[in-house]
Amino acid sequence: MSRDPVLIWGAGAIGGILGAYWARAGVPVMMADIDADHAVACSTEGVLIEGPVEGFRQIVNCVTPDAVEGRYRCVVLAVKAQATEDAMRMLLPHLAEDGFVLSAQNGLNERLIAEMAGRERVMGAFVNYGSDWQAPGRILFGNRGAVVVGEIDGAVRPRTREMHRLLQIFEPDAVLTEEIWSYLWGKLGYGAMLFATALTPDSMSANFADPARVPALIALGREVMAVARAEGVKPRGFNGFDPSAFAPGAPDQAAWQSIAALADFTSKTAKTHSGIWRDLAVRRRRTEVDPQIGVITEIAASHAIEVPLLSRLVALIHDIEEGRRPQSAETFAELTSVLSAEQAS
Ligand SMILES: NC(=O)C1=CN([C@@H]2O[C@H](COP(=O)(O)OP(=O)(O)OC[C@H]3O[C@@H](n4cnc5c(N)ncnc54)[C@H](OP(=O)(O)O)[C@@H]3O)[C@@H](O)[C@H]2O)C=CC1
Ligand SMILES: CC(C)(CO)C(=O)C(=O)O
Repeated sequence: MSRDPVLIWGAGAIGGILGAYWARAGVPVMMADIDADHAVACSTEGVLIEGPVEGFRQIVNCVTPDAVEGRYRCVVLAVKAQATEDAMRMLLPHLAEDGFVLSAQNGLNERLIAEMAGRERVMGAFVNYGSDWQAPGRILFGNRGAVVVGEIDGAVRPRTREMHRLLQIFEPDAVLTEEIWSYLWGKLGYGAMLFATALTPDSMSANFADPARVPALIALGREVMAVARAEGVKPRGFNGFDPSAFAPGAPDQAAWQSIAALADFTSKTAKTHSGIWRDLAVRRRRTEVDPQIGVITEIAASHAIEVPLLSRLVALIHDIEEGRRPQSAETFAELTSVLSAEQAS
């Protein structure tokens, strides 16, 4: 195991948990976060991990980005997707020439990181554990979930194995893959559904369990899988999400079964609502909808694929962000009405 220090950029729900587990295991960790109160709390009182998975407090060095010193070989990026560009600009001076940035994010951020740092200086990861930043120094660990790491070119290098071993400290079942894009696109399919659940005040599980909402959730899964296929990617499944159930020609029954499995998976977490819901209802800030879902609509357009539900979903999330609509069953029904209009035509 390499004992090179790890720099975690973004010490919130995802980064803060990794930092706490690694620091507790004796891995040298430095974290950088723009929330100065959070940085002070992590370094002094420690990060408090709460919830059903495990509870502990761990001091982890954390500073604001302007106070980061030196260069690191291993940087884990864990900011929301829309902060990726800013964060990359801040962290690049601290990335060693032979170093890499591992994206522990939702979306296709690896593409932007590769543009900014060089293709050989990015590593992909897919994370599906559930956590919420609650207050400076306090993070809820709601549930375990899939953790996967892999190079964007599919190769397995010594550094890939090193990161896999590091991730196993946190998640013993962490997977090393040659197909990281397959997992990232799988998460985009599930992610589109999670955005739809955030149109309402209800929990993820209640949304997945509502038969009136299932057809729209299935249609979103199908749209994303069609775009992935056009990109030449065969998405991989995880934690109840079965991409083959949303593939062209797959029977409705398979899709309903996968949605039922997602209702079950999301019913067993202390993180009842998605990060998207939390951004809208609790943090009152913009979501990752443009870099995560908007980007799929752009890729779809480049293949001349129509994605009416994804496009409407982006617009509805913007409506909520800008105060034009509430999170409500009626807002979700707007999404379903696109499907009804399609079926009528
Ligand atoms: N939370 C979860 O359960 C899961 C999240 N993900 C994904 O992981 C990624 C990270 O999400 P999550 O951890 O939930 O987000 P959080 O908002 O909890 O954490 C991100 C942290 O980064 C800080 N930050 C923002 N901009 C910068 C910057 N330029 N430099 C340094 N720090 C910065 C944020 O501060 P501030 O809040 O003040 O902006 C925040 O403290 C997202 O892509 C998300 O979709 C994936 C699976 C599960
Ligand atoms: C729901 C979760 C944790 C995936 O399981 C997620 O990715 C989110 O909150 O956006």
